[in-house]
This record gives sequence, C-alpha cells and structure tokens, in this order.
Amino acid sequence: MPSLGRLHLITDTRPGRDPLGVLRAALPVARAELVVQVRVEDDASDREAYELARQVVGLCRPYGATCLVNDRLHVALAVDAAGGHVGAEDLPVAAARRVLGAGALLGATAREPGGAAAAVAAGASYLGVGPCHATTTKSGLPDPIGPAGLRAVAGAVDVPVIAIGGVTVASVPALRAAGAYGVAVVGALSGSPDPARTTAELIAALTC
Ligand SMILES: Cc1ncc(COP(=O)(O)OP(=O)(O)O)c(N)n1
Ligand SMILES: Cc1nc(C(=O)O)sc1CCOP(=O)(O)O
Ligand SMILES: [Mg+2]
Repeated sequence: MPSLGRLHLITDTRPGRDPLGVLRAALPVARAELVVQVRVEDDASDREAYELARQVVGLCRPYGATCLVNDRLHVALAVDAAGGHVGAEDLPVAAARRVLGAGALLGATAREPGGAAAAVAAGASYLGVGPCHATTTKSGLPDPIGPAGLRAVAGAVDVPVIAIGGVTVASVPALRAAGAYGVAVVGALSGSPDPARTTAELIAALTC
C-alpha cells in the first residue's frame, strides 16, 4: 500500500475557485507529502469529476504526490488514482474496499471512537476525523469535536488520523498534539492569497 502524505488538499470546485491553480502552487512545495483529494460538488457530472481527476493524477505524478477521489470510486479506478475516500452517505467501507482492491488507499470519515474502530475493521487505511473546528466550506455538519474529540478517536485506532474542518496553520500544533498524523484542508489553501506560502507553512507545522 502506498505511504500516506500528511497534507491533504481537497479540491475546491465552488464557483470562483481555481482548484488546479492552487494545486500547481502546492505541488512543488509539498511534493510527496501532498495528498490531493478530488472532491466535486454533488451536482457535478461524472464526466466533470473524471476530467478533473485525470488532470490531477497527471499533475501529481512527477512530484510523487498522491491522488485520491472522494465518493466516486469508479472515477478513482478510471483515472488510476491511488484510492478514494468515503463517508456515511457513500459506499460502506467494506464495499469500498472490495471496489478499490487490497492495494488501494481507502479513507473513511469518522467522528467518534466506535465508528472509527468499525471503519478500520472494515478496511479503512486512514481516517478523516472532524469537523475539528467550525467551517463554512460544508454545511450540515455536526458541532466541532475539537482537539479533545480528535484525541479520543486517535486513541481508538492504529491507522493515520487526518484532522479536517476549519484547519489552519495556527490550529495544526494542537491537532498534532492530540494525535493527528496529518490534516485535510479546503479553505486554508483555496482561500489563501499565496497558496505556495501557506503550503510551506502547513508542511512546516506538520513535520517539525
Ligand atoms: C480527509 C477527509 N475527511 C472527511 C471527509 C468527509 O467525507 P464525507 O463525510 O463523505 O463528506 P463529503 O466530503 O463526501 O461531502 C473527506 N472528504 N475527507
Ligand atoms: C468536506 C468536509 N468534511 C468535513 C467533515 O468534518 O466531515 S469538514 C469538510 C470541509 C473542510 O473544509 P475547510 O478546510 O475549508 O474547513
Ligand atoms: Mg462522501
């Protein structure tokens, strides 16, 4: 199974955002520490998801960065991505593992220790855990769990825990201290006036 990078950049495909521009800025800085999760809006077509994922795979390859696809595992297979990420409204983890195969990276969303342990038992290779802090990027989320909630999940599993939800450079140290292996961000990079610099700051905070 491929090793897992610590900085997960989730594509921001909302109107006015530039997911490939942000990726081009982040790649030379984060290189193999970068995991790019291709996430499109629910109303995007499979063809749109495929075209974005195909470009992301091509951009990642020279840097040794990893591409995962959110939700749409057939797209992950079609572009030869390293794996995918599923949550409560997607394929169950065990089914996702059967689709992707034993060698793929498979992430699962977990919000509490019981769900986390079940996801690992079903075949998850890492967990996305959150929302750690308040976020405006996704609606309908439960209340933030904070570093304490993340600590409870990290203590229940032996796979890498990726903190998500309102993560910024400033919040990384407390999340790492609580057991996060890495972080997943949308707005911290997509909304940055200087994504290369913010990538460098995130990598420094994650690897110091
Ligand atoms: C790293 C990471 N963690 C959590 C999620 C959320 O996945 P999910 O709950 O399936 O929600 P959507 O992203 O599909 O809206 C994630 N994508 N990545
Ligand atoms: C897609 C997603 N899932 C979350 C979860 O907690 O499951 S939080 C989130 C959005 C994260 O965006 P930002 O870094 O801008 O807060
Ligand atoms: Mg999902």
